[in-house]
Order: sequence, then structure tokens, then C-alpha cells
Amino acid sequence: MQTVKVSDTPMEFICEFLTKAKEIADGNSNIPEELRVNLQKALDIACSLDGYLEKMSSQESAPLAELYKKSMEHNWDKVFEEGKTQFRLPKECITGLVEGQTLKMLVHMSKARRILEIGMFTGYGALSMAEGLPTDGSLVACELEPYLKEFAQPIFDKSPHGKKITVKIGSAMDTLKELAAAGEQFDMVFIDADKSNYINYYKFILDNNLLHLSGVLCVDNSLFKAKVYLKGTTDPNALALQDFNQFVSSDPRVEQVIVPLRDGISLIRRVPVTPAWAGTQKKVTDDEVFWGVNGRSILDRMRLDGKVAYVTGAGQGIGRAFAHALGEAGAKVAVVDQDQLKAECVAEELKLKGIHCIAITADISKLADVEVMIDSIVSKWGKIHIACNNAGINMNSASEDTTLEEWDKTFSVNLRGTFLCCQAAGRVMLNQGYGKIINTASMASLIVPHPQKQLAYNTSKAGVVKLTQTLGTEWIDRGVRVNCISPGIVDTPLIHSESLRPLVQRWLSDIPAGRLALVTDLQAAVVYLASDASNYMTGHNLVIEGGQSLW
Ligand SMILES: C[S@@+](CC[C@H](N)C(=O)[O-])C[C@H]1O[C@@H](n2cnc3c(N)ncnc32)[C@H](O)[C@@H]1O
Repeated sequence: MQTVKVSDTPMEFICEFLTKAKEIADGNSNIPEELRVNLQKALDIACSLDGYLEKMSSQESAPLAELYKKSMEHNWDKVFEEGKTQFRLPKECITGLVEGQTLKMLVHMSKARRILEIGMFTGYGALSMAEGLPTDGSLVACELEPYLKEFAQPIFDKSPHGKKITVKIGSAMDTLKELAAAGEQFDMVFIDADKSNYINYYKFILDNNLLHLSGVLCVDNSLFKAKVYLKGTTDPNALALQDFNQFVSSDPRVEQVIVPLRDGISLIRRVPVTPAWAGTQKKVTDDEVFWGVNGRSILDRMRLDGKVAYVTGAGQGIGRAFAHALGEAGAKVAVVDQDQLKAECVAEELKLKGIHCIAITADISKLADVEVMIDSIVSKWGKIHIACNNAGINMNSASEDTTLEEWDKTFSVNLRGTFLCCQAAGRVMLNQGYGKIINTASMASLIVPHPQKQLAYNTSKAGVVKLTQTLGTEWIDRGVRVNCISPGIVDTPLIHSESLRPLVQRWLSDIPAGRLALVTDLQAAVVYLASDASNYMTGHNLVIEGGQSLW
């Protein structure tokens, strides 16, 4: 039996009516050829659009393709007649490829981590959105029909993203109440259930703060087969959506746009509004605490877009993590290392993440190398806003055996090198009237780590802290802040050396946090110190050691 395609979207209706008109025209010899030709052109434009969008959009994953096929082939009338579903479910209500990919794109663009879907059907939209979530992201899908959870779950289980989805069976409004009572909040909400309740879902979500302030609310079918804007509509669902669209468009708490994709998707975002508390003692203090400094919320104030940074010792370990963190936060990054290959490898990694970067080879203990490094960055990008002087070395020896060579070598990289970099970058920054210098010191500047013996290292790092304090106070009134980070014992390739490995167990018993530091534990600190959010901080030694220096 051939299934007749039922028009469901404005474009499908245009196509259906144009096809009928063309048939009439073709059957009537009095119709001028020009009208026929123009009808055919309109038909080609209208009827080829959806297919083209499907072809050009990124293709669905194998589990999504399977879900779609299974949903289309299922006999929904039969399961309804057998009493397995409360309602007769039309398979056309599935979101499908273009809408699914649109939702997934919105998840990426809004950087959503928590999503709420109201009306899951067989889970095509849910799985599409889950695919866009980070590994620790989650999606709650509300669905009335228990049958649909059983239908979708085996395919969710086949997808690496399925475990992000929790299906809540029952009336969506009951689930919303439950979520609100638990204080839940979502970055993205997709409303796609019973149309007559759209307005209730919307009001409940906004009134109960279920949508994060910077979140996005997507609403499906907001054009409802074009009936929302055609006169004389009597369809109760279309009337419900008409009221819904009207209500949202005049709601001062949000901004909205209706995108004419498929049956229409409304994109709605919350905007901060000054509440009308006239006549009460409550009032909004109209200041930067309320609106954010320069209108930027605290997380935005840690962004480094447009900034130029360099990181020395960026070929591995802490420096590599710093380079990634600064780049992820928006800065252009010069990856500096004395090992050319390592610098180039990390620069390649950054490029893969879309970060502007260059690789520079320099031995920071040599004045000439430092000058070339600074000149190359300035000639490439014109400025230096962020200088991460991170390169350092550590050699172990009992103090009575420490050779002058070891002492000089350690000091020439750790202290002389840091000074050379601070001075060269500082000169550029003082000229600009702006700069953030972040030196890598060490917990060894505060305590004497043991049992390993590292006199030269400890002393040089204490010198880095004093260098930081002195420059930090000398340059702040000219816009240059100098701070340092003192990591505890970091799990880097360095500590896996033959000589240090046996000490790890010993160190662990000295660390309240019960583990060594990871380079990723230090990334937020460097971004904070590099950003304008830390502008009042200078000469500070930011210690990140899992509490080790306190025991
Ligand atoms: C348009 S379909 C959803 C399509 C789905 N979002 C997708 O991506 O394919 C609507 C779904 O909402 C469900 N539904 C209808 N009324 C509901 C309610 N009051 N509470 C929860 N789910 C409901 C229906 O059972 C149906 O599965």
C-alpha cells in the first residue's frame, strides 16, 4: 500500500498547492505558457528545498539513522489499538535530520551542558541534542507514554551519548514541578509536546527560573502548518500556538525570533529586566555588580579574546596546559620552548582547536634568544598582553655536594631567564600601558619539599617570588600586573624519572588532597591572572598545592 504524504509544514503546503495548481494549468489549454513556466519555477524552488537542506546538512549518526528508520517503520496505529499507548502517535511528529542537526548546532553554540526536552516521542531530538553535549552533559526528556521509553532506550544504549539522557515518564507539567522543587536549572529547553500546554510550560519555566539566564528556549511547530498567520483558523492547536507566539512576543522577560525551518522553531532567550518593585522597599541597585563590569558577567570577564600571550616552556607539562588554557579563553598564543619540535607539536594542537598561534624556539637564559622571542611576537601580532614565564629546571643534589655548575645552571634558567623575560616583555607592556605577567614559581618557595634535596631549585624559586613581588609593585601604576603561581608537586613527565619515582608515595602522605597536582588543576589560575578580572591583584604568589604547604 502506497502511503500518501501528508503536508505538515508551510513549505510542504506551498508545494502541495503549487502541484495542484500546476496540474490544473497543465489540463487547461487556455492557460498561457508563461504562467505554466512560472508555476513550474515556483514548484522547483519550493519542492526541492527540504531535500537540499537534508543533503547539505551534516548527516546523522548511525544510532540516529536507526532510530529514524525504526520510528518510520513502526505501526503506531496498531500499538494504539492494542492499548500500548494512550494516544495515536503520528510518526510525522519526529524532528528528523535537519531539525535534529539544528538542535545539535544550538547545543554547541550555546555551550549548553544541561538540557530539558518536553515531549520526547522516540528520542530523535533527544539523541541529536545529547550528541552536542560535552561528556559530562545531561538531558532530561519528559514523555507521557511509557511505551516510548522502552522503544528508545535500546537505541540510546547503542550510542555513546545515550547515557546522558534521563527519560522522565508522566505528565510533563508534573515533571516540571518536580524539577523546579529540586532547584534544577537548564541551559537549553526544547518544548515539543501537547500544543495546548505550550503556554503553561513556558510560563512555568520562566516563573520558576528553570531556564538559565543565558540559556535558550526552543519551541517546535511555532508556525503550525502556517495556520498561526492565516486568517479564520479554527484548529485548536493552531489557536493555542497563535496565543503562545503573541504572549512570548510581548513578554518583556525574553527576546524571540521564529525561524521558518520545517514547521517553525522559535528561539527565545531570557533578558535581564528591572523588576517593577515600585512602592516597596526592594529595589535593584543599578550598578556593575548587577549588570557586570562593562556589562560582562563574571565568566565573560575571564575571556581573553583579542589578547596576545606567550608561554615559555610550553612544549610539555604545565606550560603546554597554560598554552591550551589561554588559547581556549580566546588569546593568540606564542608557544615557546627550547625544543623546536615540542613547541611545534603544541602549536599544531592549538591550531586543531582553532587557536591562533606560533611556535618559537628560545633558550630563555640567553638574552639574544629572549629578544628574538619578544621581537617575533610583536612583529607578528603588534602587542604582548600576557607573558607566562614558565620555563624552569630542577636538579637534585645534597647541598654539600651541589656544584657551582648545577647552581649556575638552575639559576640561569629559573631566575635569570625569568628576569630576562619579565624585563623584555615588561618594556613592551609598559609602553602599551597594559600587561599581565605570570611567572611560574613553586611551592618550594614556601616550604622545603623533602626528602629530595634541591637547594638550588628551592632558592631560585624563592627568588622568582621576590622578583614577582618587586616588579608587581613597581609596575602596577603603569598598567602592568606581575603575579606568580606556585604549584605543588605536579604529575608531569619530569617526576617519572628513575630517581623521583620512589618518592611519590612519600609525597602523597604529605598532601591533604591525597594526590599530586595535575596540570589541568592550574589552568583556571593562569586564565584568571591573565584576565581583567584580576586587575587589582599584583605581586601575588598564588599557591596551588592541595594543601601541602599547610601540613
Ligand atoms: C511532537 S512529539 C515529540 C517529538 C520529539 N521531540 C522528537 O524529537 O522526535 C510530541 C511528544 O509529546 C508527548 N506528550 C504529549 N503530551 C504530553 C504531556 N502532557 N506530557 C509529556 N509528554 C507529552 C507525546 O507522547 C509525543 O511523544
